[in-house]
Amino acid sequence: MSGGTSGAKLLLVGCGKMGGAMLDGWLASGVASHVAVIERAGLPDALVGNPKVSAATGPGDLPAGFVPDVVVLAVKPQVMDSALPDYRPLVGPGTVFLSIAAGKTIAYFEQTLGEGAVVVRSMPNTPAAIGRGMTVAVPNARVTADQTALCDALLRAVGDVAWIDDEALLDPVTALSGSGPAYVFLLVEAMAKAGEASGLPADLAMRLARATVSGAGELLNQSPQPAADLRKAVTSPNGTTQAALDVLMAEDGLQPVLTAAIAAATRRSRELAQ
Ligand SMILES: NC(=O)C1=CN([C@@H]2O[C@H](COP(=O)(O)OP(=O)(O)OC[C@H]3O[C@@H](n4cnc5c(N)ncnc54)[C@H](O)[C@@H]3O)[C@@H](O)[C@H]2O)C=CC1
Ligand SMILES: O=C(O)[C@@H]1CCC=N1
Repeated sequence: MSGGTSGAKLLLVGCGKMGGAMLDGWLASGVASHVAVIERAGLPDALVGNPKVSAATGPGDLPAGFVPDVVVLAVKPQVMDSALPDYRPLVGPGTVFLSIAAGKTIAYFEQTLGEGAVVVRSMPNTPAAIGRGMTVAVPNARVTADQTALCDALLRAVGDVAWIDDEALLDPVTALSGSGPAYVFLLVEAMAKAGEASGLPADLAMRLARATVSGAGELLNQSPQPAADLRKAVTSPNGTTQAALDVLMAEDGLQPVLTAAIAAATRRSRELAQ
């Protein structure tokens, strides 16, 4: 690694929703000395002129002498097959390939890039855009302690990080925390619709649903109490919350729906690996 955990040289492949959010975090935290970006749609306008960022059309178009400490792979899994072979010339002990792609396994990267590839497979989520992401990461056998520390710093620049050894867990991780923000946004939509069905005007219902979910999320974030205790604190015996929870916590309530949803996403993550 050329620059310690501050001042690393990065190559970002794919600067869309996730890659762009992570890049913003690296620039704000100072973890990167320079980020070369390969993005099919071109460098986002906000980054043009940033002295720490340069655009490249492909791995053969990097600034002279630029050997990245980390190549962050942030293209869609379906794009990876055609894009990844071009990056074989960058494989070496000093360069980590850090993937955020759903379903793409360490074995896949080792097969496509070559056995010598240093690989970290990870799964972040979109709250990374406000520094509140949750990422789970797994290293392959070639990742050194310094490289783990560097990848940890990159991922920590956009939120919390958990390192695991069992790669198989990344499928349910993807289903829970990777896709999870979408479930929460759907909850807001569903609560607003339910409020409307109970007589609220649409705009007030959406305002209340949004404020309630984001406020409850922040309370959960700041409180040391378990989620179940925070739930009980809202619930008066025989009150309104209890009436709703009798529906939501029934045998055919929220739990079986969420269990089925997360099982479906876990299956899909496994399918993407085929
Ligand atoms: N959106 C999400 O919530 C999460 C996404 N991911 C993973 O992140 C990856 C990216 O997803 P998003 O950011 O949502 O997609 P996106 O579509 O917003 O970003 C992908 C970017 O890659 C660019 N691109 C396409 N082909 C390219 C190529 N050959 N070279 C360079 N750039 C190319 C596209 O123009 C696009 O800007 C996916 O693999 C996904 O599984 C992981 C966690 C959460
Ligand atoms: O939907 C997807 O496949 C990606 C992975 C996790 C979140 N979005």
